[in-house]
Parts: sequence; C-alpha cells; structure tokens
Amino acid sequence: MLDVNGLQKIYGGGEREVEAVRDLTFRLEEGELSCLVGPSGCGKTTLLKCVAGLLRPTAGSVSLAGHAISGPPRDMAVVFQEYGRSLFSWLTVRGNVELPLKEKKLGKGRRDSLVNEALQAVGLADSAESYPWQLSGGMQQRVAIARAIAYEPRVLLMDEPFAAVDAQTRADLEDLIRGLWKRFAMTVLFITHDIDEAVYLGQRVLVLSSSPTVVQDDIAVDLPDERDQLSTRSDQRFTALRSLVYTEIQNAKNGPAAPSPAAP
Ligand SMILES: Nc1ncnc2c1ncn2[C@@H]1O[C@H](COP(=O)(O)OP(=O)(O)OP(=O)(O)O)[C@@H](O)[C@H]1O
Repeated sequence: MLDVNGLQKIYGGGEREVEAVRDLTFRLEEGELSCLVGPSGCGKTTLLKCVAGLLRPTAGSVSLAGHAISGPPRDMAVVFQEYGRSLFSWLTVRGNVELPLKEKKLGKGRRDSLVNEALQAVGLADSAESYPWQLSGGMQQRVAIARAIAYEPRVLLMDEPFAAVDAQTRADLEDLIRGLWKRFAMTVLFITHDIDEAVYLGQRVLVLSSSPTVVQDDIAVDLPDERDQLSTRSDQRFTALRSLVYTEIQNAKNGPAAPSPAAP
C-alpha cells in the first residue's frame, strides 16, 4: 500500500544544509498498523511530510498503491500532534469534521452520514454542535481523529498524536485507534517517541537511527491481536519487545547509522 524507497531529504543548501533523512526504505502492506520510533530530531516528521506529499524528497520515492506521491494524495489523512492548531476554532465539531468532505465535493446526505458515523465512532456524537475550545484536549484530539476517518482514507498517518494529552486519556485514545483501525480496515503509520505505545499499538515497530536517518531495525510485534492496557502491558513478551526497541534506540543514538535493511 505504501512504498518508501531510498528516501533522502536535505533541507537548505550550501553551508546551512541539513541532511535530515539519508536513506529510508520500507513498505507497509494494506491494512497494516505500523509504528515508527526513533531518537528526537531523527527525521520522523520530515519522513511523514514526505509521505503525505507535503514535502518533496531530495532523492528516492514514495508511492501509494503503486502511484508515486507528488502532492497530498486523496486517499490519505494525517493527524498531527497539535490538535489546538489543526482544528478551526470558528467551526463547530461537526463543521471541522465536515470541511474536508466538502473539499471532496461529497453531497450533503453522504457528508452527514460520514460525519455522524465518525463522531459516533470516537464517542463525540453529543458534542457535534460544540466548538473545539469548549472541549478538553483529549476530546479535541478525538475531533481530529474523527475528521481523518470521516474522510475514508486508505492510509492514515499519525504524528505523535497523543503527546500532548494526559496518561489516562492517552491510554483511551490508543485503544480507540486500534478499534478504528480494525473497524475501518485502514493502513496506519503511527509515529511516536513512546516505546511502550509503539509496542502496544503496532503489528510492527520500525526503529529509525539518529539523523541522518536510516531504518535501524524492523521488529515484528508478535503479541496477540486482542490487546488490553492491563494484560498486554504486563505480558512478558511485551516487556521483552519493549527492551528490544529500547536497546535499538540506544544503539541508534550511540552507534553509527546502520545500513538500511531490505524491506520485509
Ligand atoms: N524546515 C527545516 N529546515 C531546516 N532543517 C529542518 C527543517 N525541518 C526539520 N529540520 C531538521 O531536520 C532534522 C529532523 O527534524 P524532524 O522534525 O523531522 O525530526 P523529528 O524526529 O520529528 O523530531 P522530534 O522527535 O524532536 O519531533 C532536525 O535536525 C531538524 O533541525
């Protein structure tokens, strides 16, 4: 579904050149939920912007279902960390979720049913007529998630979406994402700096090296598909996977960038 091949991104030019991403190669199969972790500043957001068609790579390519991405693709939605800045304060919750569907030129009936289904799915059906500033941080992020899923994307990109909410809300939102992923059969690429979150959510964890970035490791999360905040996180296998990801990130920080492994 998503094919990232030899991706390189260099910002600026001359003496101010920054090579944020050196050589990234990985592939996401249709319907997969993969998490991406790496040291701070390693280029996670740069990668996401290249995948979302918001930044042009210096070299390499990104393709979605076999088509090269050269601008924001129609089949993709993105949820950013800063929900406060991604929602329009002068539009109601319903208005925010509906806006991209108007851009998509969907008729009123279809828009209403998608908005209602998405708000129901994130537990905000009763807040449709509220404004974002009348909601808690966790509720605002659920509006951003509802807006993304109402768009019916084949691929959902999430860039540290729960970094700004409290721990309890974060756990609820993690479970919400796994539920929505199963229900709407999307391919999800979830960027996080939280190792536990990556292991809890993903079927796979891609570990990035320090900048200039390559894929340091690609770890299959062989935990049962049914996950639960208490039992999954106390599972011995969860602890072992978490240690493995942690060790890889330490290696990524301390050691030289490893060559990019072949895509699975
Ligand atoms: N517009 C830009 N111009 C120049 N350099 C940039 C720009 N955006 C990012 N960089 C640099 O590219 C590198 C990667 O930044 P990026 O934000 O992609 O990392 P990140 O892994 O998402 O960081 P964090 O984990 O701290 O959110 C950093 O060295 C950063 O300073």
